[in-house]
Amino acid sequence: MAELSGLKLEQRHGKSRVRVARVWRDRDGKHHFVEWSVNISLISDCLPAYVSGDNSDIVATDTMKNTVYAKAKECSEQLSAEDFAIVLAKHFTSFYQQVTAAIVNIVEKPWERISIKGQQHEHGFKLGSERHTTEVMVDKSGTLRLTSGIEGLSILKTTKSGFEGFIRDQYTMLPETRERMMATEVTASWRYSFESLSSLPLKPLYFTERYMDVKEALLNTFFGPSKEGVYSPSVQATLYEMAKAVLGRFPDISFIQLKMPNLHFLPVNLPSKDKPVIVKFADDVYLPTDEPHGTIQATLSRLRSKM
Ligand SMILES: O=c1[nH]c(=O)c2[nH]c(=O)[nH]c2[nH]1
Repeated sequence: MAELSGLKLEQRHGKSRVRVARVWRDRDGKHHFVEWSVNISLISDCLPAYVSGDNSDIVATDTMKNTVYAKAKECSEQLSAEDFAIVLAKHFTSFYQQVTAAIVNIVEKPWERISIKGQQHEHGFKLGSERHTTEVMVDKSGTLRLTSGIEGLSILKTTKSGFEGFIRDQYTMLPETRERMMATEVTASWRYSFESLSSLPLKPLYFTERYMDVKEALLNTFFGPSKEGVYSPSVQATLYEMAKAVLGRFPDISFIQLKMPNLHFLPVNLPSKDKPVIVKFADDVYLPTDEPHGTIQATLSRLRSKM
């Protein structure tokens, strides 16, 4: 931030949607593959560029883009999106005197190794659905803010969901029920409690593993055991249980935000003039709709960090 004769300027500049894919080949012939879309945003001392057209303190956004490919090349071992974001952020804040902080976001495309006749393929992948995301902020002193997340996790259960006891007034038409469909598209983001570069875990692919484990904790809580499931009295209650499961299982996560739209499946009833009814809803025929849909979101954090 800079004061300019009674005016205040806050600025950052960067490059968005830098797409990079990287293959790592094991000695035994197995290939590992990732595809990332990288966003970089630099906070830097480059005021003259704004106020007098002097670009001498500017890191060109084209240079930022090229850095993504140069660093991808340098990473000779497979690494998580989080670790790649940290590599980039560390580079920008340490290499350029002008850069005071770097924010790097990555969205990983969900390429999954394919299995052919039950056997994992050495170099074949197919696109899955939900995406792994991360955002890293690093400043010159090595202070870190690390967030990871999931986007587009579409899940549905055909029973063990209800909604009762809500406020009723002259505008309330919704019947109470203990039997309905429950469907949502989860967006999650969670903050790790590592607050400096020097406190990061050294284990390779630590954050890739965590991502898989958090996803599993979210899914297990939403669905419950395979046979009997688990009853949900509302999206709100299920969201809270899911967030609690993540904080309960992972002490290095300090807070989690969940966004869980309520995607409705409306019961279909078709009345008839002659017969009593053409279609009488019996928990079987639905009209799926996401317009409009309920929006339910919450953030759960620890009052005191466990770390
Ligand atoms: O789980 C739900 N939460 C709500 O807040 C809500 N509101 C609504 O109309 N249906 C539902 N379902």
